[in-house]
Amino acid sequence: MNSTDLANQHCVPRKGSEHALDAAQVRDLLAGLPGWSLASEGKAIVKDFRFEDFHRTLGFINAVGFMANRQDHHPDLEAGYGHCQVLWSTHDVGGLSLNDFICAAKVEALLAH
Ligand SMILES: C[C@H](O)[C@H](O)[C@H]1CNC2=NC(N)=NC(=O)C2=N1
Repeated sequence: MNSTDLANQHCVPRKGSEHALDAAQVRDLLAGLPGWSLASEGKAIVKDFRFEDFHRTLGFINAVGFMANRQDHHPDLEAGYGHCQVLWSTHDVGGLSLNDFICAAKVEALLAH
């Protein structure tokens, strides 16, 4: 599934390890999301986004937060003056679910020109 198809999906509640993606599914989904990589022993995906200044960084954080609340799926964020690291993992699954990839693609869509 490419990034646009992913971004057009909506998160649904996924609870329980039966919703965890296997390694091959993760590899295929990651291939469509440039700059994203595995973290936390394969239980999360992460990307660090760079911005010119704090205002732009904060604008990005607010946009990601708004989207995350709409999807009821929430990232770990770590930010500084000109960057924000976004990490997705599904706590209710104990690893990666499709929700993490949908939200990663939605973050990319936020930044598309
Ligand atoms: C009830 C609600 O849907 C759940 O608690 C959601 C909220 N946001 C979430 N966000 C993330 N990243 N993982 C979850 O398992 C999760 N669960």
